[in-house]
Amino acid sequence: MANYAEIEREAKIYLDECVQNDKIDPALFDKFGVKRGLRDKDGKGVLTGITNISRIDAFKMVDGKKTPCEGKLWYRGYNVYDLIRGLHGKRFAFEEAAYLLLIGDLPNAKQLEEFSNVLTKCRDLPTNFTRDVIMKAPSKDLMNTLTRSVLTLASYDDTIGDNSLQTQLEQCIKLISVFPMLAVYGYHAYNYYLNGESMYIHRPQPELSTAENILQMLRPDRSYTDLEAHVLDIALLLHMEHGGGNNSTFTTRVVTSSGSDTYSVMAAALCSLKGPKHGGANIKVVEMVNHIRETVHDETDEEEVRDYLCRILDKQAFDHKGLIYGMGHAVYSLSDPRAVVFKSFVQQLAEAKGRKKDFDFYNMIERLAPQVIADKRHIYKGVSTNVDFYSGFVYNMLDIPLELYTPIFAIARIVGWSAHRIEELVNVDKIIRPAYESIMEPRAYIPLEER
Ligand SMILES: CC(=O)SCCNC(=O)CCNC(=O)[C@H](O)C(C)(C)COP(=O)(O)OP(=O)(O)OC[C@H]1O[C@@H](n2cnc3c(N)ncnc32)[C@H](O)[C@@H]1OP(=O)(O)O
Ligand SMILES: O=C([O-])CC(=O)C(=O)O
Repeated sequence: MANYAEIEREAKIYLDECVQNDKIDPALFDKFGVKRGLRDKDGKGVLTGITNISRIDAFKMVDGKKTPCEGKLWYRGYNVYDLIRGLHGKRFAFEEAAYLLLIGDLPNAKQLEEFSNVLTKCRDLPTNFTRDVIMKAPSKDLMNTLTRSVLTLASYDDTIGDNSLQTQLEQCIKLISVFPMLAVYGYHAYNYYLNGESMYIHRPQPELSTAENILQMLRPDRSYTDLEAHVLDIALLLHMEHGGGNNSTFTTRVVTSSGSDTYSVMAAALCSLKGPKHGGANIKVVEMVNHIRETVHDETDEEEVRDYLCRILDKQAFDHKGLIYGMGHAVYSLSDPRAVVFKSFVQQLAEAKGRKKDFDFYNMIERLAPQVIADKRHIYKGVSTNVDFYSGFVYNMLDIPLELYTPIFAIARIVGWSAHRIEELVNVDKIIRPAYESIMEPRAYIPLEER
């Protein structure tokens, strides 16, 4: 291992120079009409594509005026609330919603059975892949482990050079099927080598749904309750898809447009999703909430908790980034419909598991944080809890380890990424290449001895 301490001093000098040379006057963004984060000042995203996969509603027209409204999420024309209600708490959602998003329509009973069978058959890793790839160099960062596994799977795929659309679809389906194994086995490797816990690898069971398989592969005795499996299944449904503009799906479309292969595209999407402003927020929320509870003197004292939230926003506390995780959204205004569903589970689960005190604390943060953010930031559309706020608490009550929260998001979102990859390939054969205004001035070359 290199002695990196030796480069620390040099790196400090490089950094000071980099920052000085890279700084761009914020006024230039206005001057050139560049939209920071590809968003207007009022938060509306720059139009970069067309999709028929999903829709997000966050505003409605009232007397000809665009007005914030409760959020709605639609998959292929169906409201996600209706998709959940239609299950009647009996069927599992993942397989049906995956068919809907990927193929474009709700499956009938026969189509659903066939599609579930396809997923089951594909739920298989190459010989010794777990031993030779997943168990090697284990890490607490399971998103990195997952990304590495996805990229390595490409070397085992004989169809990698075939760029027909059917092959791309097959590769997407295979990856959707094996993501739970890659994530859960990655966790076991980490838990064994780095936490000193016991190692066990349970194979997926063909008769079980994706959600049930995650739980049985994760637990030493393979056991889970019906409630746990259905809650996890709905969590997967809620995370599957969120339009073309979210950071990881846009990444999917950008990398797809360069002609790259399915494995590389999904690896890129994973790298985007893990960011703490995106899917990685679910881990951050739990860490932040635990940190606040450990730091304040009295967690029931609203004023003390409010002050602490202010300190987080002022970059004086927690990770010093100035963000209250699980709050706010690039699109939603008054509410994120998925957070609403999560909250209803949390309440049920917290009562069943005797976690009322924890629930009350989350509730307090949910109430206080939007006020504090609105006071300290320029929020034009309202700020509310997002999908990541309660998801970690739910996973915690399902005894899912913290390190797996973002990988579980990925297990769901790869369905949306796949649908967008196929939609991009079917419709647009054009490399995505936006413009950057250059403020660089040409300079006369200076020979080394004269610098
Ligand atoms: C699955 C998902 O990806 S859901 C999102 C998960 N991410 C998080 O929970 C992290 C916390 N939240 C955030 O960082 C933001 O709300 C984001 C990244 C989700 C959206 O950010 P934006 O699109 O910039 O939101 P919006 O335009 O409403 O924000 C307005 C201002 O409020 C700030 N703001 C928004 N939410 C928060 C927050 N939770 N904490 C602190 N400041 C916030 C923004 O940084 C922005 O400040 P700026 O004008 O100085 O840049
Ligand atoms: O849409 C976004 O910007 C973030 C996202 O992926 C989600 O909320 O699921």
